[in-house]
Amino acid sequence: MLHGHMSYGRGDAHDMPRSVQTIEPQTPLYTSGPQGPLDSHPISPDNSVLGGANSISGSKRIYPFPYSDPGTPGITKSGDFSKEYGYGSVAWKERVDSWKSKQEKLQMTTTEGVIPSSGSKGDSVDDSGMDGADVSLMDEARQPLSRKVNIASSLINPYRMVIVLRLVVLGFFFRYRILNPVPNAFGLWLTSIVCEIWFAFSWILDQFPKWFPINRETYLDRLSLRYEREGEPSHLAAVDVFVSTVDPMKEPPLVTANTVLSILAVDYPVDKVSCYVSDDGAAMLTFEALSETSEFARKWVPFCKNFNIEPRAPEVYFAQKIDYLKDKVQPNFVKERRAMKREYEEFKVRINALVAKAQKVPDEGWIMQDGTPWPGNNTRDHPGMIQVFLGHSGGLDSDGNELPRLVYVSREKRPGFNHHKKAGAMNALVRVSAVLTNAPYFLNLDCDHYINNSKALREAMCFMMDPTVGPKVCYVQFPQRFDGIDLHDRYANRNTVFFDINMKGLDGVQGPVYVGTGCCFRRQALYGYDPPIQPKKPSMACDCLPGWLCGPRHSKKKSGKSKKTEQKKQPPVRTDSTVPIFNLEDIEEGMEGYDDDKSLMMSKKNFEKRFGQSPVFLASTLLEEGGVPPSASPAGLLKEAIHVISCGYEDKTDWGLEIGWIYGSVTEDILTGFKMHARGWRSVYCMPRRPAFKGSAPINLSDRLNQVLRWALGSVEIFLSRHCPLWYGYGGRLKFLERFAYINTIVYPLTSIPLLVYCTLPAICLLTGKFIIPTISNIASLWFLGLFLSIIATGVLEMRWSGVGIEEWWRNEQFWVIGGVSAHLFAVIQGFLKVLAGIDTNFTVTSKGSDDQDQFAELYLFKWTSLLIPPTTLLVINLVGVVAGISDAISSGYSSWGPLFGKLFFAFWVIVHLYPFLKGLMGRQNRTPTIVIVWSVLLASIFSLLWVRIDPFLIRATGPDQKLCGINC
Ligand SMILES: O=c1ccn([C@@H]2O[C@H](COP(=O)(O)OP(=O)(O)O[C@H]3O[C@H](CO)[C@@H](O)[C@H](O)[C@H]3O)[C@@H](O)[C@H]2O)c(=O)[nH]1
Ligand SMILES: [Mn+2]
Repeated sequence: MLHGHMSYGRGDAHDMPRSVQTIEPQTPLYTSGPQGPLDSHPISPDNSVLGGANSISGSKRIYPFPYSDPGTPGITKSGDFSKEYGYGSVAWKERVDSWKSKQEKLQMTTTEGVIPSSGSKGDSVDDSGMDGADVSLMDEARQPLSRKVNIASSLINPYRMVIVLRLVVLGFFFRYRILNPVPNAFGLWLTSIVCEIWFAFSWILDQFPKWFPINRETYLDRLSLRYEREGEPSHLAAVDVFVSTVDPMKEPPLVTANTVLSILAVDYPVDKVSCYVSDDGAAMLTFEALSETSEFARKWVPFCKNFNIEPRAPEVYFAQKIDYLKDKVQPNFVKERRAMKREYEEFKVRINALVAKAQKVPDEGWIMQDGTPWPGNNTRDHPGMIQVFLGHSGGLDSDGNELPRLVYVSREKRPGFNHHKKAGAMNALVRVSAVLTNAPYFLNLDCDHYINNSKALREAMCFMMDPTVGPKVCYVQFPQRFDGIDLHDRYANRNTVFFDINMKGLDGVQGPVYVGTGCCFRRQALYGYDPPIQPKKPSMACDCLPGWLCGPRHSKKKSGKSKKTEQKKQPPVRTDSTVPIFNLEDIEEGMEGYDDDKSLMMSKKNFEKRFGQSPVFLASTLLEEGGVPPSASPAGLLKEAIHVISCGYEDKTDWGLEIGWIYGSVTEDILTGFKMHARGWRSVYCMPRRPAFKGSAPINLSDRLNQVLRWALGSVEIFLSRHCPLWYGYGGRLKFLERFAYINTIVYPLTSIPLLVYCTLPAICLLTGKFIIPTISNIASLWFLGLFLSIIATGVLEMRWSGVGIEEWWRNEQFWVIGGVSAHLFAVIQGFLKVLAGIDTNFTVTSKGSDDQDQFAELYLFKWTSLLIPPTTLLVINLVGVVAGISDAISSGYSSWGPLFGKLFFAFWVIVHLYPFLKGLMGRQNRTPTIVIVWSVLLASIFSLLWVRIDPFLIRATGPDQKLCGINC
């Protein structure tokens, strides 16, 4: 979008004055991209952006510049620069004028009954220059870009009926259970009932948000008809893609490189795509690998586009074991592919060499190619670094076409600042991208999640750029799909029950939760604005207005209140989420009184309090169609970009509290999405047939448990925060069932406590000879049977409408128990410790293996972690219980087999659920670290002995010497 021939506006050039819309031809934003290998361009300190514009355009590339501010460290005043086009400048007034005139124009068009155009998209289709032949195409282009596909009623209605039935049976079941205590094991009975009530409650939380599942269908051809007309520049909206990476040892550069390559080769106009890589590890390895990647992209991208290959991540593409000649017709394909494969292998060797070199840090720290020390040598104390590769004037690809921009960003790190992990990194990217490219949408990807479907961005735009659906949508979430998972998915890494059942259900309510990756956002939604309120009468002409500007206008009367609510300094236990935290008046104030300096100052102050003190950034937030002002000088922009990633930038602002990625949880994703839903936004779940993105998952037991531990810990953090969905955002626009789902995602770790207790009960019963249920009557056994059957039936019907297979479903059940009694339990403990003792939680990144030799060696990898203790103990005591129970029955004759059966059934239930865990414990060579065995046997035997001796559940009325021992007596 920074290219000369492109105009920013969609449609008429006089929609907005040139100063805002049209980018001056040949404006060089950056002169970037090495023309040759890294060492051919010695770095001189003068290349730093502080050297001024000349030094930038003069040098062949911009090197990461340790930004040393001549004035006050931390906050930088941009001086003259802000006068150029910042807040309060002449350009500012122009922008405000243009905004006003555009608004009037839009209002006119709608009242005249011309096509209501898309919310934030100014105009979607304009009629100028259309002749008769185009009319039918136009009709097609006016069709919606997507469609809701309801699940067939023959599939969904039986499902709903069974749910109701299950609820009824559950009622009777509890009636029976409560009215029939077990006299000689009252404690056991009570404990079990309490657990069962909790399970029922958590089932309800999980079940009801799945009441209205939907599918969606997109029409990419209509999107193209509407926004990409023959002979005209594309009118698709620009998208900034964010990639986060932190540790090149756990997240190999080759993995990140593949992700970046898939982004650069995406099927989207090159000038509308920019890729920002956040390096939280400040690793020179990542930087150099990215530099190599940008060079390789010059050959890779044209290859992908010429031959239309999928996926566009080379590692996966070349590893595919399918007929790669299928539907390929160009005669030179085979030759080119062979050449490309060779090129990729050479690229891989270069990356491997970089990795090998990076294994040992030299004593003097890393030195860049030009001999200057790498600014990130101290990863916890280093300046912000930005490097732009490729893009406009960054050199062309091997076919002579431009490439999308690629930007390396490593935010400043200083001791004594809370960097807020991934959330902090993403907020830094939000600001850098606002300053440099300011696309109205951005896509967030983890470094291992490559684009698997090159049309992914278009899929997202089918929702975002749809005039009716779009304006209300804060993000489009895609399901996470994975490569390299073991055949039977032992630890339920695929998570299909969540991605294919729960998320589809939520899509029918208010939209899927945000899961951290594979999600395309509307920039304005993350800036904390409210969604547009749909007018009751069409004459309100509000559809055409940019959504975020519309919302506040309708809630004008509340705005006085909002100014108080938004003061987050007072504990906002009950924040009224309907109240926009910003409203139009702030902007209007600035407009109406722009001759009145005072009111301008006022609104500027308010704005700065929210977004921080960057005039360029503030100005960018007002360009709801994105883009950067044409007057901006590249040097100034880069300087400002460095400013917005400085440590102190977020001090006393709303970043992480009300805007951007929200801080306070290691599952920043859930919290961030929740915040937007609470404001009334809706999200959309998009599942193209060819998965849009694919990533990797930890397939060995210990890593998987640690990942689940982090997720559960994040939930507990939210539970204990002011954003707890149990109390946050009432009276707002958060739908009831959506809240249910959010409550479910934050209370599930608590289920670990009743689960752990419940799983020990069968063992206790077997060892003591007691049972949680009294001798059962025929009627009563009906309730048990009924409950059991209705559980099975809901499962079966759920699998039928969702297409999830039985194995996946069963793995999910098993892992629910395994994770429940280990990771979730630890998460609850750690979470409460954090609150009570102030022990901070950390983000343990999962390693993304890149070695293709023996994938499944990983599965059998065993790493000791204390998470293994509780499930192992449970397994052992239940196994001991089974043995004890059977031997007891053998010695006491036939009559005891009847009651034993029930107990054995429960013990069996525990053991089969923990079976994958047992397998993982055994490893490949059946070698389990002795420590686990020792601990578990110890705990299990102490435990069994204790229960047998003390037997607290026994009512002692029958005499003290009776039943001292449950085993073999
Ligand atoms: O300080 C940090 C820590 C992590 N990350 C990045 O966060 C991402 C997620 O890390 P990963 O270890 O792969 O976690 P997963 O459990 O696989 O990730 C899921 O869950 C996380 C929340 O716990 C989300 O942040 C992720 O987006 C989501 O894919 C990676 O790209 C990291 O580079 C950072 O940028 N900075
Ligand atoms: Mn991951």
